[in-house]
Amino acid sequence: MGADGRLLDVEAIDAHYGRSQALFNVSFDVGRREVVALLGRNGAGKTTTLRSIMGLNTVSQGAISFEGNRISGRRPHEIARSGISYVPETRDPFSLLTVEENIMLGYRDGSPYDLKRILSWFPDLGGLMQRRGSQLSGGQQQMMVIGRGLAPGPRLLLLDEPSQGLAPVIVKMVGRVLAELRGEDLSIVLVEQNLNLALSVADRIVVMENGSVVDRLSAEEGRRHPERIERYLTIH
Ligand SMILES: Nc1ncnc2c1ncn2[C@@H]1O[C@H](COP(=O)(O)OP(=O)(O)OP(=O)(O)O)[C@@H](O)[C@H]1O
Repeated sequence: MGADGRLLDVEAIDAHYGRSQALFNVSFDVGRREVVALLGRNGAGKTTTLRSIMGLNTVSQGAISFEGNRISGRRPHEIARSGISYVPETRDPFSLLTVEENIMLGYRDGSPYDLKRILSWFPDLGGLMQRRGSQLSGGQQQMMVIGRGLAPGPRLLLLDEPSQGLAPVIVKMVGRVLAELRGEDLSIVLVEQNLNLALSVADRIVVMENGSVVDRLSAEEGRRHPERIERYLTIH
C-alpha cells in the first residue's frame, strides 16, 4: 500500500509509439476497493495507459507504483505476479482451450477466486465449461475473460471496454457483475465509452483527451453533470 493508502499511483507518465507521443504527463491514483473509470474518445490514450500500467508499453517519463512499490520498468509477468490483471479490449480468448481451461489458466494457489466462486458471478458460463473459447457469444466471451483475469486473485483489475460490441441487455449484465465485485477486496480501472455503465459502477472518473487527463471528478458529480464528460465523448 502507498503511504496514504493508495493502491496504484500513476505519476506524470509519458508514453510514445516510435516518435509519436501517445501520453502526456498522465497522473491519477486508485485507492483500495475503488473503481476508477477512464473515459475519452477513441485515441484519447486509455488503452495506452492500461498497457503502460501492465508493463506492455514503456513509460518514457514519470513513474507507476503499486502498493507503494515502483512497477514501471518491470516486465509484464512480474507486474501480473505482483497482483494486477489486465483484460484487453480484444479479449484474446484461447480459442482451442475449453472455457474452464481459459478461466483457470492463471489460477494461483492462495487465490480467493476458484472456479466455483468465479461461476457464482457468471452463472451463465456454468453449462458451457467444456465448450471451446471460440464457441461463445461476445457476452459469454467477455464473462470468460473477466473470469480469467480474476483467477490469479489480483488486487487490481484493468478492464478495457468490457461493454464493447455487446447488446444492451448484456451490457447491463456486465454492469451487474462489476457491481457485485464491489464486495471484494479488489480495485478496478475501467476503460469505457459507455458513460451510463461507467457512472453506475465507478467511484471516480478520469477524463482523457489527446493523451492528457483533462478532468477528474467523482461519479456523483458525473451523474449530476454528465455534460462535463459528454463533451469529451463521441455520443452514439
Ligand atoms: N501500436 C500503435 N502504434 C502507433 N500508434 C499507436 C498504437 N496504438 C495506439 N497508438 C496511438 O496512440 C494514441 C492513443 O491510443 P489508445 O489506443 O491508447 O487510445 P484509446 O483511448 O484507448 O482509444 P481506443 O478506444 O480506440 O482504444 C492514438 O493516437 C493512437 O493512434
